[in-house]
Amino acid sequence: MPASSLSSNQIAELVATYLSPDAAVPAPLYDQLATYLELLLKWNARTNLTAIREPEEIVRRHFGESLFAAQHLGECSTLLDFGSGAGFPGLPIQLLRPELKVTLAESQNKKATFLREVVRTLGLKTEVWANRVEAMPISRSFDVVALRAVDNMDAAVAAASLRASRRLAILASGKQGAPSLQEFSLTGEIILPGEADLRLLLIARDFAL
Ligand SMILES: C[S@@+](CC[C@H](N)C(=O)[O-])C[C@H]1O[C@@H](n2cnc3c(N)ncnc32)[C@H](O)[C@@H]1O
Repeated sequence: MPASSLSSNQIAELVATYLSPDAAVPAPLYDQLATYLELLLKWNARTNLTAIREPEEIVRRHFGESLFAAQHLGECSTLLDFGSGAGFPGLPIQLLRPELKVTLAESQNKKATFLREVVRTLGLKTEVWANRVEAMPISRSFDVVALRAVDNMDAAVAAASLRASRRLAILASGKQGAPSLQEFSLTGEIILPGEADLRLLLIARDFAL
């Protein structure tokens, strides 16, 4: 384990505020997150996968916020993480909800390579789409499309809404405000726990559903 990495128990303590007391936590979750963190720290020392470098902060902000989102997706069986970067929120969602069919879309090659490495190491069935979401066959759609910290959120929401058959789950900072929601409507706005500065989880649902 790299000196700066964290144990499964330390990770469990750090993410506890983001998990509801009745959350069904799969037995391997914290060991899997520890392996994921170890890989992320190793890769991040060479390539810039995330600007957050401090392990506790990575666990709180990236893992914690993603796990929090995983509990507010409602009923779904397929999920697209639009602009997954180093795997947020899609990978922690996959670990907390292993029954979901998760696709991580990431257009930057080095980040997609990292995602494939995590998926392979953890033995997951998660799909990595190493291209722009817009390049997916038009027939591909998902129950939920999740977006977090994607630049030009309005354009991303427009592209994401073409792929979402039920809901968009948007993790945005309070400063960003709500993006233009196309044919979706805002159904929930939840302030995330922890010290995260005004970060909100916005859930939008198609009018027709
Ligand atoms: C600022 S990063 C955020 C990554 C991650 N969602 C997070 O919260 O840490 C945005 C990522 O979205 C990717 N991205 C932006 N537009 C995309 C698109 N249309 N299709 C696929 N990936 C996209 C970028 O390459 C970048 O890695």
